[in-house]
Amino acid sequence: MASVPDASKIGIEKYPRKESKNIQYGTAGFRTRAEDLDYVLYRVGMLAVLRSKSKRGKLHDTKPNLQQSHIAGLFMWSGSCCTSLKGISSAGALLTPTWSIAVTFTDFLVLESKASTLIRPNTSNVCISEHVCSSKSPLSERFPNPKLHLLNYALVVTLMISAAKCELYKQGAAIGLMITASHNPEPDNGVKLVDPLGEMLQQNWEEYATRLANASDTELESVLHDIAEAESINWETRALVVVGQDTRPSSPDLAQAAITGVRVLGGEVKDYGVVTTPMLHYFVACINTEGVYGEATENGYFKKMITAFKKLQGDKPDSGNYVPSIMLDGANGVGAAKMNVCSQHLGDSLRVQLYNDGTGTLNYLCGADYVKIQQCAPHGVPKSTNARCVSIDGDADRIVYYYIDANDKFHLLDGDRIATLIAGYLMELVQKSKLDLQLGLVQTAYANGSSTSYISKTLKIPVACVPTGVKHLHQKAVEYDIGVYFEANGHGTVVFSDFARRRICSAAEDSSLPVDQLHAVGTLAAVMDVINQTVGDAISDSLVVETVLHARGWSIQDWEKAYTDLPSRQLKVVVKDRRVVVTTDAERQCLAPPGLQDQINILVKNFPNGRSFVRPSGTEDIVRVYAEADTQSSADQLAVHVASAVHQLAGGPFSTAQRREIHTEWLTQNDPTLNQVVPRQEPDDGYGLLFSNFLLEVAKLYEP
Ligand SMILES: CC(=O)N[C@H]1[C@@H](OP(=O)(O)O)O[C@H](CO)[C@@H](O)[C@@H]1O
Repeated sequence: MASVPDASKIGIEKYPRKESKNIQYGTAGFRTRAEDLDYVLYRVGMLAVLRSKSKRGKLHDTKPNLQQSHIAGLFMWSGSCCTSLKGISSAGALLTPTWSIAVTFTDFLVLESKASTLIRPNTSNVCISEHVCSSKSPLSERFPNPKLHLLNYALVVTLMISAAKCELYKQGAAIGLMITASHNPEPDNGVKLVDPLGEMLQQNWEEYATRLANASDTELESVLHDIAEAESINWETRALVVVGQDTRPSSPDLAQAAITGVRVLGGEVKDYGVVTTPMLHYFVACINTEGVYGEATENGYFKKMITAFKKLQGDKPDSGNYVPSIMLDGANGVGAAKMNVCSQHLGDSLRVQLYNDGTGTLNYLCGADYVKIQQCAPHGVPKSTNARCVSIDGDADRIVYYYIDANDKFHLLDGDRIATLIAGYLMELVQKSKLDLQLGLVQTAYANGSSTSYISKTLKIPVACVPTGVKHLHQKAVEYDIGVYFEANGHGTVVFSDFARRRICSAAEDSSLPVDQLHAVGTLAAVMDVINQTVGDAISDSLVVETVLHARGWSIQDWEKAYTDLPSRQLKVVVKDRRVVVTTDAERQCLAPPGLQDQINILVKNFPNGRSFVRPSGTEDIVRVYAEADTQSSADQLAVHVASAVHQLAGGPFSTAQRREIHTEWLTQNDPTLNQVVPRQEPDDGYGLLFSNFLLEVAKLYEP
């Protein structure tokens, strides 16, 4: 039985709160320096238990796009002293775990009901198909011909169902707990919770997480009680927390803190060890659907997507300009290790040359975030002209492609490109399949303007813009029958509604359809299995991209021809309090501080195709600036001017003396005659790209 006072006592003894500074559960959970996190992990472990207890362990009626499983029959058998019934699934297999009911001579007494199964019994889909064994049982003596006593059997069924339901309500849903700081530097770490179907944590629970993490040691007990009361937690409900961690050196100790937190509140732990973030999301969905979404093992994860991938490749991995070979930058993270396993399964269907395989420093000068923000190739990957290169991030939930042309020019194919490639392909399949399914694409304000016009004007696919953060994209995407969503940084996936899934699967079995149509629905069905619908997944996304390129016979250069990106620049600005920046219209307009949006509007007019917006980051203590324009130089200048406006109007903390110092640094680092931003690696002082990009340019503006 859970004991909140014990939990609080252990917390004070083993995991006392260290940080006086408050932390916030942001777009990707908690993230900060690893040494400040153990008490947070302990508390998040406890929160995961409450979350599990708050969710009933039956999910088929809450997740429309996952298959519904049901009992198709009941199997009755007789032993020497009792007769039992077992559920039979629609596939004809005995259900595991099974509900067993022993029936005694005198009455129908439920002796055992193991309904830890998440399958929802429903009298309308239960039918009795009894089988009485030859050995004599008290029941068969009393009712020699069971068929004559259907009423009695109906009673057994009713008892069994109610017992099962009773048990069912005692089982909470599995909740995921992932320890990672994704693309952050190696000394950082973080944690996020995963909701029952692999989706991001529900909003009000993010607030609980923040409150719990920031409670003083003495407040811990009352905060836990408050959450339990607000969510009407039944302490009898069994909780299951599924734990995963990335390869950071700090992760094992933090995992231990989280596991202690789970156990202290009486939760069960399923520890998957080192896994990618998307794998953990997938496992959670598999467990909560009792395997309907897939098998909750690493092998099951790879088997599902690679079997479908190979089916789509057919027996010819080469196709037109497409060559089944990629160079992969694994960011020295968990994705590298898992991609290694994946490539063994893939064999010749896709040859993967792995770099930044984990022997170097995590995310250092490599990985999807570095490549996207710095707009250059990662270190550690040899230059190979026109080769198709892939960069994933530290926990393998983001992916970008790139290549270097014969003139040594770097070309980036980011999340916008991946989204348009996949959406265009799916749209074509939907049209060929003649299924009446609505497809939509979801982006954020960071999407390149060219991609948005290509989607709406050329592909003619509806496109929506939502605030930054995968949960916003996912929420919008599920409004479509097929929703494709990607952040420009390469985090995204595709979700199929239950309606779409059922239409596709039933059409795929309809042999009366014309060959072309049947081929299109069969392809759609296989593509669904390559996709990890729970969350953006670099490994799964790479296989989807490869599938489309193979189907089209395209090289990476062919893919790039679809449209031309507008040059863009992202900068970070440190201000005293980033919350002074308030935005609206999916973060594209700034409401506060007063005058900032007016300044942006004036600045943007000076640059052809200019667009710029600012927003407070959800993961770092900074304000982000985005700018795009017709040339790289214009985009850089616009970004710097807007960043300068943010610095002035939103409380940039630097004095004239500091700016002078920075200016001197800038002069020593850059050729002042060049009107361009020279990216440098993040220094250790925590200001990150601020120094490498923005402040050096601002210093130039403030020249003494
Ligand atoms: C511009 C940018 O890339 N922002 C990222 C970043 O969020 P911020 O709120 O911008 O710090 O981290 C998020 C979590 O990984 C990701 O969802 C988002 O896209």
